[in-house]
Amino acid sequence: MSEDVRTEIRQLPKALLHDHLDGGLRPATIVELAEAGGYDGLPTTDAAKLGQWFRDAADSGSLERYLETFDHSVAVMQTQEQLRRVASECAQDLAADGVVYAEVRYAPEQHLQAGLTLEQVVEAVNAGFRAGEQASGDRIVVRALLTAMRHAAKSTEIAQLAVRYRNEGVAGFDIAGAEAGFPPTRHLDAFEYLQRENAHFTIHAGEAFGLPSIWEAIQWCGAERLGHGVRIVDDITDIGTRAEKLGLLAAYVRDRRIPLEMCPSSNLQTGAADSIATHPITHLKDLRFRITVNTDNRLMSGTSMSREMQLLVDEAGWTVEDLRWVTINAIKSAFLPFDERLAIIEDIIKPGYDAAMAG
Ligand SMILES: O=c1[nH]cnc2c1ncn2[C@H]1C[C@H](O)[C@@H](CO)O1
Ligand SMILES: [Zn+2]
Repeated sequence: MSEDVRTEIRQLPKALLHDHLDGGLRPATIVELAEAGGYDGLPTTDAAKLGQWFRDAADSGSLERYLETFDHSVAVMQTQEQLRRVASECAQDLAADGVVYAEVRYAPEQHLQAGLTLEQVVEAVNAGFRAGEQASGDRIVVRALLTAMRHAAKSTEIAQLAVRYRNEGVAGFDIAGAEAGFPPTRHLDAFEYLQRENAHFTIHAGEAFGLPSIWEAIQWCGAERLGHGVRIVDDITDIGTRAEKLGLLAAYVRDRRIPLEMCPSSNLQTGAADSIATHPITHLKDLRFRITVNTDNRLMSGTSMSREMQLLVDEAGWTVEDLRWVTINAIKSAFLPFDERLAIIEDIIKPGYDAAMAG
């Protein structure tokens, strides 16, 4: 792939629905915050080596081991000042990569170690996102998703928090963490509450565990979107043959246009996929599932939206038209009011692609 195409992807308008705030810190910021805040647990205080450490440690083939690396980023996100800085840098880094709309998630319950309240956590992160948007010349809109950890018992409280801040930059709710042994139905109360409140939520499902997790997320919990959802391919036979047969669940997901928040590089690290070339995202694209491309954790995967897209172009034969399609899919699937979604598609995404494709 030529240098021109690389530059072109960076300049294309991009949308990101699945990115973790605590999985996207700059290594140098972690080092600085650890030093200033007295956290001495980092494996190294050299920023470049620390970045490499995260990529290597996350490259374990197991979601559980991958998740252990978050201890270090979460450790330096415990004061309002730390949270504001990390959120502001996140918005700026995404904008610099050409992301025009991002939903960034984090688990407020993980940021209480120094005595903050849940409300103080959300307000600090919101302030950081607003500062980062401004510093980027308002070239990006960032919304927060509040995550509850699936092994814990705070989901209803976090769901209430998401509803409380729905008009102040919080667009929805999610559950994350180890999937095996922690089915979405453990948190049914939270999801039923959100449905009664007309609130939006997505669920990490079908990443480290298979179809039952996806089925519960959609048919018991009412998830609007799926985080990853990559194991939906287990319900499709003869995939890649052009004579595929969809099982009932896969057909439902496609028929209802349920968005799949797919994260190719992250899946390679946790063992959910073997390579970019063979990642199910390309088959699912060809079958016209409503797929989106996402980063998941930019720090742990050493990635960006441009990089994920470039990998799909270089290793899985994607075209610029495919990138345009998944970008429009993402905006259509955003937890934003319909008129705002339409405006982003018509005023930013389509003109941005038209200009790039004409040039
Ligand atoms: O890909 C993931 N699957 C499940 N949980 C995840 C993934 N990436 C990050 N997390 C967890 C670790 C973070 O501390 C938490 C909130 O962002 O979400
Ligand atoms: Zn995730």
